[in-house]
Amino acid sequence: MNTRLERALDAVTAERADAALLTVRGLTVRFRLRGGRTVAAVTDADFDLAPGECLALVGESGCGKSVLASALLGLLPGNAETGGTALLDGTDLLAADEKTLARTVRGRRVGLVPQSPAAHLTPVRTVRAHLEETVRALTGTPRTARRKAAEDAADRAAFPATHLDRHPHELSGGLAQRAATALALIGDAPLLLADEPTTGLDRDLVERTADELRRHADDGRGLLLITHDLTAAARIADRVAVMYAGRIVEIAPAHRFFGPTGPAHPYARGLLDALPERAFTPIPGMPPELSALPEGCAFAPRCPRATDQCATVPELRAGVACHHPERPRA
Ligand SMILES: Nc1ncnc2c1ncn2[C@@H]1O[C@H](COP(=O)(O)OP(=O)(O)OP(=O)(O)O)[C@@H](O)[C@H]1O
Repeated sequence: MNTRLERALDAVTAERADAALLTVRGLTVRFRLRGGRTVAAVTDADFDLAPGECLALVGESGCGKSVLASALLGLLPGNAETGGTALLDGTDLLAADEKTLARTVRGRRVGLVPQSPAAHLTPVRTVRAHLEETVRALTGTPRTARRKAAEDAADRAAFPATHLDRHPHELSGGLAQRAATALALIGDAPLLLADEPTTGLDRDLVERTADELRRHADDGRGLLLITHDLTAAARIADRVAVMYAGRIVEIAPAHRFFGPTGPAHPYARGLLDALPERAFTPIPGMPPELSALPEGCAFAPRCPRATDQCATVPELRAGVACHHPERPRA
C-alpha cells in the first residue's frame, strides 16, 4: 500500500474517532482472591469506538478481553473492583446502577454475543422461544408478527429454520453460537460486543457470521469484536487493539496492522508471525500469571528486543506501549 493511501486511511480513522460512540478511559478490573491475592485482569485500558466502526480486540487466552467486555455490561462477579470510565452516549457504564443496566443498557444499548452461548440459553426453552421472547422484550413487535421476526433474526445469523424448535442441549457448539448471535442482533443496539462469535464454526460460516456483524456495524453501530481469530479480524475490523497481560499494548488501523507496514509492538508481531499462513513460529514462553505480574513491561521476559529500560511499564504513545517498537517494514 502506498503511503499516500495509508495517510488517507489514517485520516478517515482519526475522523471517526472524533465522533466516538463509546469512550473508555483508564478501565481497570481487579479480582480480589481469598488470602489477599489480586488478579490484575485489566489495567488502564483506553480506547474509543465510533458509530459504524469495528474494533477487534485480540490477544492470547487469559489476557483480559472477556473481562473487559463484562465490565462494560456490569456483568462482573462480586469479587471484582472496577476503575475508570466508559461513556456510552452520556452514560458511564462503569458507574451505572444495576437497574439502569438491566432496563436500559443490556440488549437495548449494548448487545452481547457471549463467549459461552450455551450457558446463556435457558435449557427448557427452544431457540424459537428464546428468539420470540427477545423480539417481544426488545422491539415491541406485536404477537402476530413475532414468529416471522424470530425467523428473520435466525436467518441473519445463519441459524437454520429447521432447528428452531430444538432446545439448547440439542445444538452443536456452532449452532449455539449462531443462536446467540441471532439473539444479540435483535435489539439493534448501537453498541455490539461480540466475544469470540466465530468459535466452533467452519471457515465459510466464520466468514458469513463475520460479514453479518460487519453489516451490523455498517448500519452505523459500533462493534467490539473480541477474537482469537486474526483472519476474521483482518476481514472485518477497521482497527485492532492488542491486549497482553491485561493491558492494551497496541492499537492501530487494521490496514496498517495486517498490511505491509505491520504492527509496531513485538508481541503483536509475534501474534501475526504465529499464524500458519505467515511464519508459523510461536512466541516463546507463556504469558505471566495476572496475579503475579512482573515489574515493568509484562512482555519483556518473552521479548527479543527487551533491555534494562523495560523494567518500567511503557506508556501507550502514538498507539503503541513499547520502549523499543519495531520499525515499520517499509
Ligand atoms: N471471577 C474471577 N476471579 C478471579 N479471576 C478471574 C475471574 N474471572 C476472570 N478471571 C481472570 O481474569 C483473567 C482474564 O480473563 P479473560 O476471560 O478476560 O481472558 P480472555 O482474554 O477473554 O481469554 P479467553 O480468550 O480464553 O476467553 C484470567 O486470568 C482469568 O483467570
